[in-house]
Amino acid sequence: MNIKNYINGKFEDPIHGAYIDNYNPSRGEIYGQTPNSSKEDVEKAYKSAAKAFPSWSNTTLDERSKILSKIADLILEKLEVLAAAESKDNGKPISLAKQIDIPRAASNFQFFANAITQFSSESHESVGLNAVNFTLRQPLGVVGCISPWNLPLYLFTWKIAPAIASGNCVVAKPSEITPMTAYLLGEICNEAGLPKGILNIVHGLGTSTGQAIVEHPNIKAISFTGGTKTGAHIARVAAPMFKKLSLELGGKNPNIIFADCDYDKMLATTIRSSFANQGQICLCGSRIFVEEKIYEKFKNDFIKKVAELKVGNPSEETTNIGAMVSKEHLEKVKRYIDIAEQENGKILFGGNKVEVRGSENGYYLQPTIIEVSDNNCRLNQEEIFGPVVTVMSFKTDEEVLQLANDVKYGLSATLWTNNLSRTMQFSKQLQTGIVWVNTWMLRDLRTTFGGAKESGVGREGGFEALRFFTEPKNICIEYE
Ligand SMILES: NC(=O)C1=CN([C@@H]2O[C@H](COP(=O)(O)OP(=O)(O)OC[C@H]3O[C@@H](n4cnc5c(N)ncnc54)[C@H](O)[C@@H]3O)[C@@H](O)[C@H]2O)C=CC1
Ligand SMILES: O=C(O)/C=C/C=C(\O)C(=O)O
Repeated sequence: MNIKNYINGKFEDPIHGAYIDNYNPSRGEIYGQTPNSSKEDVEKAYKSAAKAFPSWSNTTLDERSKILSKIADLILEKLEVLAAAESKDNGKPISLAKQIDIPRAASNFQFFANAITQFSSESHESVGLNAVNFTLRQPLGVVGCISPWNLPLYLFTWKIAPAIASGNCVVAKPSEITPMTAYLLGEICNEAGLPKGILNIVHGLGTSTGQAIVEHPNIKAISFTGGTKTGAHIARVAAPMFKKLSLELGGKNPNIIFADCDYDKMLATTIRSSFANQGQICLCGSRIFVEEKIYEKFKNDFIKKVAELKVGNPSEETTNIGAMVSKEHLEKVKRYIDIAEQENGKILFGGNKVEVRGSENGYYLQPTIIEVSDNNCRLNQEEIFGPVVTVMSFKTDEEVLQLANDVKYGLSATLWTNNLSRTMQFSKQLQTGIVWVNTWMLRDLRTTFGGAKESGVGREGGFEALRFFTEPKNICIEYE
């Protein structure tokens, strides 16, 4: 199936007719073509958005909210089709696409449909000065949303929904590796009655299409999720233009396990936090630190459970681990596994590619557990972004806190303990944007979401996202 750009409510070929191949990773086959849009396509999308802005920014909150809710309803109505498309495009298990990715895309629209009707700005009475100040929160204009391949529709809509709810018009680019559900979203927006030009979707490579969005002089803000290296590049291009930036980048998240935790819940959750979506979630707990007292037991139980995971074709409901997103990414992750030996790492489970019957050319990898003894190894310092975790033991609270923080990333941390005092100490001292205690990836969309250190700049989620997509203007009135 060939994909087109979505500009001004219409589906269009790219101006220069350039396309790139779209792969089905579960079979290692090309199954369609995606536009590789040029600067001229981005300009066309920008003009369409700029034309729509005066009317959309003056549309009542009630009307905007109704349209966003309608988009949410249609996503849920088409859940089966969208989930199948996501699974085929990305390689993720169909069960995950049905239970997590597509419902969350609908929730993103429904959440911001509601949130915009509750969003308010501040006022300050300047007592004794006969003056009152109030803050207007106005939409920025045309904004850019650039998303990655790991949670395609989930993260694309996480940006677009707050951007349009707050009255902006959007030029958006999904990852060129997983463009399909973004393409289908264009059809849904038309069906929901979203006026033309409010959302424009241009497909293509990051270095051409993405770069043209970031460089565009009149695109006022960029909301980006992806790799830290790309985020740093975007910051270098956008900062001298004084664009607003929200950068949600990589992670190397610690999963800290104390002996006093609820062991069975911890074990089941650790399987998910290690290997969900083939480990291709920036929040995965890729560095597992286990208190020495339960280290041997944990290793044995963890290996046993991981061995039960079924690596298989993502279209099968019983598959736990689907295909890696691309051949290049599979090779990158495999290279990390291969350096284990040089780093005195011991592969406790996995480590190999998997040949799935009937899909022999697909990009499959075993879930992999590597025991390490030094947190300074590359396996513990670099984002692998695959089904690979390291395990290491610790003795004291102080030791593991130091290990957890001794990394350039600071996205999330998971802590397993039933000790309240420890919970509070770690919550305060972990250098991350998110701390989960006795759970993982429990998401309340009102909460702030984002990372510290090299995991990003800014926060998404709830009113933070609406603040990002609006410019505050203070009005000061003096009266007699
Ligand atoms: N934090 C996260 O959630 C993610 C982290 N990653 C990490 O990044 C590594 C590289 O993966 P990639 O797919 O190459 O991610 P990437 O960061 O290059 O891609 C993310 C998005 O940015 C776009 N992009 C790339 N270069 C751009 C540029 N110069 N200007 C504007 N947009 C640009 C891409 O087309 C895509 O839409 C992965 O191995 C993984 O470690 C990848 C995806 C998501
Ligand atoms: O907002 C969420 O629930 C999850 C976000 C996950 C990412 O940003 C990621 O994996 O890239």
